[in-house]
Amino acid sequence: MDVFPLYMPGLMILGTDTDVGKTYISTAIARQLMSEGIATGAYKPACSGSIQDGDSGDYYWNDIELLSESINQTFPSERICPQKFHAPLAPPVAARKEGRQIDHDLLWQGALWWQDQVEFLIVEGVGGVLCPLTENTLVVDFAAELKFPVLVVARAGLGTINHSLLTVEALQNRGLCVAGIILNDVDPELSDESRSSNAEQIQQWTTVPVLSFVPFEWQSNLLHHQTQDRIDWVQLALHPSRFVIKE
Ligand SMILES: Nc1ncnc2c1ncn2[C@@H]1O[C@H](COP(=O)(O)OP(=O)(O)OP(=O)(O)O)[C@@H](O)[C@H]1O
Ligand SMILES: C[C@H](N)[C@H](N)CCCCCC(=O)O
Ligand SMILES: [Mg+2]
Repeated sequence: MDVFPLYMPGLMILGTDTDVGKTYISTAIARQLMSEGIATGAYKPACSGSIQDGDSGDYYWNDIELLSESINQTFPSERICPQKFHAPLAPPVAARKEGRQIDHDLLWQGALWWQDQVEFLIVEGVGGVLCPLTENTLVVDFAAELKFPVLVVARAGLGTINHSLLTVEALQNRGLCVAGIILNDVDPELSDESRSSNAEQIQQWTTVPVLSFVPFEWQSNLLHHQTQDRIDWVQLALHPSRFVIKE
């Protein structure tokens, strides 16, 4: 299948790991864009790990619910994520447990559908950047097909310098444009004194900007780490190089 990048602006939200806050950050960005009057779509190529509702017995996927809410539930959940699986495992492994396989073409077609629907598309990855997405491709391979600038979400705290730099290197090695790193204070239990120097330390080793430090339970627009200004996501997606830290 020929693959062409979408002709619309967007950001790919990737993580240094699972549970680092990709959905939390994706939904914060989507809410900001919607409040700025920008018709925004949200897409997750595949989602694994369902939750069963105690009353109805129905299954739901938290990421899909949250992404949908963030864009005011304007689109059917199948458009937000066309491929979902029950087991909390990497998608191809979860699919196999159900006797299914990830449909590689549908990953791309699901993204393509958004093109005429919205002005800006947020795409959330799955797990970390080297998480398997199909039987023979990784999340980073899908990101390389999509060619959206990437935002890396990293857990604030000890270990994040290494995780952030590894992730940036893996993305850049595949020719991807990394627009920024978001440090997310995902869990106060993990709080340690490194958090106050994480941004500065990461910045010593990469020209990719640490765009924001997101405090625990932060509910508002993400603020620029240094200026405390609100971040212009459309400008970042269109001109990521303007945000790069000059050496
Ligand atoms: N800044 C924050 N403050 C408080 N809770 C947070 C914050 N960021 C994330 N969380 C919580 O941490 C958990 C993991 O976040 P989230 O689901 O966004 O991770 P993820 O990277 O999208 O995971 P997955 O790989 O499953 O998609 C969620 O319960 C979320 O509500
Ligand atoms: C279930 C979880 N929340 C995600 N949806 C899937 C994360 C898969 C990670 C696989 C891995 O890198 O080991
Ligand atoms: Mg998520």
